[in-house]
Amino acid sequence: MPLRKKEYQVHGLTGQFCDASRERMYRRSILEGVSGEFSLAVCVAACVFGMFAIADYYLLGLTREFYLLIAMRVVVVSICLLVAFSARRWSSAEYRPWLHALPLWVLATGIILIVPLRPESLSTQITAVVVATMAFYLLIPNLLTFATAASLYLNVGFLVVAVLFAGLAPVPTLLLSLLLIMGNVLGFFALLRLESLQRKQYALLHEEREQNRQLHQEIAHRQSLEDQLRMLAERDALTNLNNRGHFIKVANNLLHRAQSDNVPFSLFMIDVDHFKHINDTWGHSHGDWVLIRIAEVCAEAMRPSDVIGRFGGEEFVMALPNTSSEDAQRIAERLKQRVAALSFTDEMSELGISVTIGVASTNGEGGDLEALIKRADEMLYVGKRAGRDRVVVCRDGLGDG
Ligand SMILES: Nc1nc2c(ncn2[C@@H]2O[C@H](COP(=O)(O)OP(=O)(O)OP(=O)(O)O)[C@@H](O)[C@H]2O)c(=O)[nH]1
Repeated sequence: MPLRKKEYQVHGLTGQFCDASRERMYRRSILEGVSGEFSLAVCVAACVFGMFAIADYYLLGLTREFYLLIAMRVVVVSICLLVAFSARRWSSAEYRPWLHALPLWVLATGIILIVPLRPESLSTQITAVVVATMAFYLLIPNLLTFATAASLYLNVGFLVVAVLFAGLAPVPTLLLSLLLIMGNVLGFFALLRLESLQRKQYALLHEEREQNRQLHQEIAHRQSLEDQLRMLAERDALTNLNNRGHFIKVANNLLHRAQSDNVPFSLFMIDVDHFKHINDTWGHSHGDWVLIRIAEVCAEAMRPSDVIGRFGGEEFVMALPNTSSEDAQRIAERLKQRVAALSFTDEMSELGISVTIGVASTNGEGGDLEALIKRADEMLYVGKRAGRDRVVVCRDGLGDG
């Protein structure tokens, strides 16, 4: 997958992100994983360097040069081990490239110092320098620039002391230089490739995460839009109760469950009395306000298992699962009283509100919601004709028509 953003571009010669802040982020992200590898690699390099004390003994015996070499090896190994163990405790905020590169400089100095003390074993040391150069680039994790600087220091330093102390002739010096250049070129390009690949992989992962985050945001946005749409489709805008369609859907499910559980189910049709008069006297907006207050009273009066909706105009409908005809009558009476007790402020203070409630119940027998609504509606109109402000309960079952 090609990387789109400029901030992910990797420099062709350093193998680092061109964007400095991106590079810092990358290094912080890898430091924890790399510090373990770094410590192990430095320990291994220090042990290998220390191990050559055996060669010193066999080549020099217990001479002054041997003791000097031993002292130098102890110093180099100690510094390396110290850096290796403290690297484990560095947090991501403490990344110091110079400190990471320190073991390379110390080891390089150690290798260079062997030449004046053991000049006769130069050929072995040449092999050691080539191996150390590769190890600087590839074994001990470091930035390419720091690994290159330390390797050049090792190679140039070694050449100089080899000429000065081991009397290396011009032609072998040239050949050795070519060999060391080859080692450096190989190490440089191998590490450059590795650094670039690692950063490209990091960038891909980062981009993927960013896209995932955007996707999640988009999903959340769509979900909230869907919720809003559902709300609009299910709710009555004025009272925020269920609208007629949604009420019928939910009440139907409740009725079917009541029928399968063989428990009673009741339904109220609630109509505000003389509502036209309220509109005509105080205006439509005050009429709206009255409807909202009545809706609140109904919603407060119902149990969690009940469902309420606005059926249209000044008419409300309420479904009460697990409620017998007798209980429904008591609940309806209480609801009627609570509506009557509603008080309004200022100009509407003398307004007396009443509702008429038609109640129909089923005792778990068959019949559908439509029939129950029809029966409750009939009871409502019986109540209206009888003078309003009352509860009228249908006493016969659904099947009786
Ligand atoms: N303010 C307001 N009025 C509405 C709304 N929906 C319907 N109405 C009014 O409610 C009134 C209902 O009048 P009617 O059907 O004659 O009933 P009523 O005056 O309550 O008389 P009864 O029901 O017989 O007691 C009409 O004037 C409608 O315009 C609404 O959302 N807001």
